[in-house]
Formats: sequence, structure tokens, C-alpha cells
Amino acid sequence: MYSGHLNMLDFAIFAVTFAVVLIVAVVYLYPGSTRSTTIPGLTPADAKEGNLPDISAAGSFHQFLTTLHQEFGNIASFYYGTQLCVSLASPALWKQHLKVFDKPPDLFLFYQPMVGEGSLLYANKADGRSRRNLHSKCFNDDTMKKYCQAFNTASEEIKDKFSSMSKEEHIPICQYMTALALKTIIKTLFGKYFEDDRKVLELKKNFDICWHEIELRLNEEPTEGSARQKRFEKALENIQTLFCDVRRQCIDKPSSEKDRLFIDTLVASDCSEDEIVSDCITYLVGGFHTTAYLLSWGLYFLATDKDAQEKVSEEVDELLQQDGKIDNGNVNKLIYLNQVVKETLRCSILSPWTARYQDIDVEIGGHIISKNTPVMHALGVVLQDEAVWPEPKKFDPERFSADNSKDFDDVAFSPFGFAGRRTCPGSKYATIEAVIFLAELCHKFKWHMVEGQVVESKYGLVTHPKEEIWVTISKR
Ligand code: HEM
Repeated sequence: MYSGHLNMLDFAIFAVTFAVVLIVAVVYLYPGSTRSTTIPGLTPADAKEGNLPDISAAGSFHQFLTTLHQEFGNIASFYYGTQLCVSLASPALWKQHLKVFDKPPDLFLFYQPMVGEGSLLYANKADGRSRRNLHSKCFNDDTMKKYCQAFNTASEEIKDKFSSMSKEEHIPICQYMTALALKTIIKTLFGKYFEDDRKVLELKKNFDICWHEIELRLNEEPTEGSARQKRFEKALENIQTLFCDVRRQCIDKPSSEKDRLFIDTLVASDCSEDEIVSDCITYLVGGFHTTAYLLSWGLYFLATDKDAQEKVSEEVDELLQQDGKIDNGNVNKLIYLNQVVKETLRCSILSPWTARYQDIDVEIGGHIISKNTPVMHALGVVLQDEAVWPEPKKFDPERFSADNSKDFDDVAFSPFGFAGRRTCPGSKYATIEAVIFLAELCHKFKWHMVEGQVVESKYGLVTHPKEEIWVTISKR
């Protein structure tokens, strides 16, 4: 009797201990299983990796977020490693983040080997705000005027190059637009030092090695001491040395206030050498592939839509007859072409997401988001949301006509982000550059697709065509 009692007690103690151990193990190994949030979403696919394997399997963050929101609605959660993240995909929810400035560094760490710890990307609070204030001077109207002169010079050069081609010649459009965009951003931001094109080529060679490595690292880290790792480190060192030289030259021969470009403004500030070099690389990373593919996608959409192309050409013709040239003073008169650029940004989803975090608990969409939780802005998901953009895959610049754009919420069109005075600093630069180049190229030439191509998007850090796009041109 007595020993039976003991057995029962033993069993009860064992059962309780087992249950506690099991719960602790499950909580420890699967943080998601506790669902410490009321936000619907995924449980981790793996204890350490969270939903990273799902992101890999989806092919890209953008494709992952698209499926996540299809399944769970406009506010959804997932695990980035062991970190719970929330994603927002509706203009109404975004409005609750309009004033949030700080970026969660962890979500942008994959850029760090290239841009360095001192990059603007990791600057939050007062430091981030004061650096963004400084950088905004580099994109004000006066500076944009100087950039426009450089856009005009570059567009004359590229028109000359295309003029020498026969109408049968197949032209690899991304290759040409990449070269044009890189040369333009280097010359506009860094000026005199890159007057010699050999310096541009040297920077391009090293930049390509580093960028390629950053893309590779999204799926696979290099082994320590491998040839791949050494190649990256050498190329990065070359870029850093180059920008240290540029900084030194700017200190030795300062530009007058009226001639100041991006680099001169940084050098004239109290930023450290590390910060300056980091931000030069950060602005190249931010502004090179984005503008290259904005131009490539723009020409592609125009080559596939003859009516739009004719309308652009007529509008440019009229403006050139009135004003003789296009610059930041009259670029907005090209109303239809501005619509084309907006629709290109919408359809191409160049930069599909960004993120913010806050150091307080907040309520969004009826859910509490705990402090320091990264909150993604699924920009690309909303740019393709059928509820906002009927037939979202269709290229239709008329969506942005004055009449039609009354129908959608301003925030819905946010290819450059929308939150906290920290949207893309190069948005004006990119838009004016695209309008000027596309205007000049469509005024001088007719663009035709080479038959038989299937053009598909590869959503990476910057969305680009999976394969080269081939076109032919004829003179107007
Ligand atoms: C062609 C089109 C471009 C697109 C679609 C684009 C898109 C974006 C987006 C979505 C962000 C994140 C904004 C946010 O967090 O709210 C961003 C940030 C940034 N962009 Fe752009 N961008 C473009 C061109 C440029 C250009 C031309 C430059 C440089 C001249 C540039 C430099 C940067 C930098 C430095 C950041 C980081 C800002 C920060 O963290 O404070 N971008 N861009």
C-alpha cells in the first residue's frame, strides 16, 4: 500500500518534470512556438535559422514577403534567424510608421563587409539625423542644377555612340545603361578626381568584384582565407584607398561653395575619414545599380509600348522647341515622361523593401509590436497590390495622370520608401536623371525589341532582368 503510494508519487514527479523539461526545450529551440506575438505569421522553419531557409527557397526577400502577405494578410510576422520580425504591406498600416527614422542594423548587415561599420546605413538617432541633414544639401536645387549639366553631357556622349550603330545591330541595353549610370554617378558625386575615364574603369572593376561578393554572400559565406575572400579584400582595399585619395585631394584643393559636389560637402563637414569613405561607398551602392536598371527597365517598357514611346517623343520635341534643352528647371514640364518613369518604378520594383524599428512598444493594426522588433516595409508587395493597381503587371503610364492618381493613396506609390525623413536621399537625382536620359534617347531614336525574348525579373538587392535585354534602334 505504502510502496504503491510512493510509485504514484514518483510517477507524478517524473511526469511533471518531464513536461516542464519538454516545454523549456520547445521554447528554447523554437522561439516561434510560443508565438510571443498576436500577429499572424510563420513559425520558424529551423531553430537557429528561423525562416531564412524559407526566404532562400522563395528565391528572394521580395518573393518571400509576397507569399507571406498572401497567406497572412497585410500585417504578418516571421523569424529572421531567432529574431521575430513584422512586415507591413498596406498604405493604411504604413501611415502609422510615417515618422519612424531608425533602421534595424541587423537587417542591413549583409552590406557591412563592403560599406563598413561607419556607413550611414547603421547611423540612427541624432547621428543618423544630422548626417541625413548634411547629405540633403548634396541634392538641393542648386546641386541638382550641376548634376543636370553632367546628365546633359553624358546623354550627348551616349547619343553619339548609338548614332554610329546600324539599325540591324543588336544592342545589349543593360550593359550600356550600367556603364552610363556608373560613369554618371561617379562624375556627379565625386567630380574632378574622375575626369580621367581610366579612374572610372578602375573603380568599376573593383566595385564589380565587391558587389558580386555581397550578392554571393546572401546564400553562401566564403571560407576564411579562400581565393574568393582574398579577391574581395583586395578589391575593397583598392576602393577605400581610392576614396582616401579623393578626400585628400578635396582637402588640398577645396572647391568654392558654388562648385561643391557630394564629396566636397562631406569633406567640408566634421565627418571622420572612416565615415567619409564608408558613405562614398554607400552612395555608390545606393545609386549605381538602381539608376542603371531604372534606365534599362524604362527603355525596355518603351520598346514594348510603341504608343507610349511616340507620346514621349512628341512631348520632348515640343519642350525642346520651346526651351532648347532639358534641365531641372523644366524637367517637370515633361508630364507624360514623368508618368512613364513612375510606372517603370512601380512595375520594376527596383528596391523591394526597407525596415525600421523603435525603442518603445507600439500598437499597429490592433497588435502590440514589442520594442526593438524590426518592422519591414514591403514596398514591392504594395507596388503590385491588385487592390491599389488594377492589372498590376500591366505597364500603363496613364495610372499616374492627374485624374487617375486622385484615386490612390499617395503612400501606396513609395518606391523610394516613405518613413521618417529617411526615404531614399537620391530619389530626385534618380528621377531627373531618368527623365533626361529617356527624353534624349527617345527624341533621337526609335527603340525596337529584338524578337523572341522572354524578359523576366530577378529580385535581388536591386531588381534586374534575369538575362540581357536586346534592342535595335533606328534614327528619328
Ligand atoms: C533609381 C532608383 C532608386 C530607388 C528605387 C531607390 C530606393 C531606395 C529605397 C527604397 C531606400 C530605403 C529608404 C528607406 O529606408 O525608407 C533607399 C535608400 C538609400 N538610397 Fe536609394 N534608390 C534609388 C536611387 C538612389 C540614388 C541615385 C542614390 C544616390 C545618389 C541612392 C542612395 C541611397 C542611400 C544612401 C540610401 C540609404 C539612406 C539611409 O539609410 O539613410 N539611391 N533607396
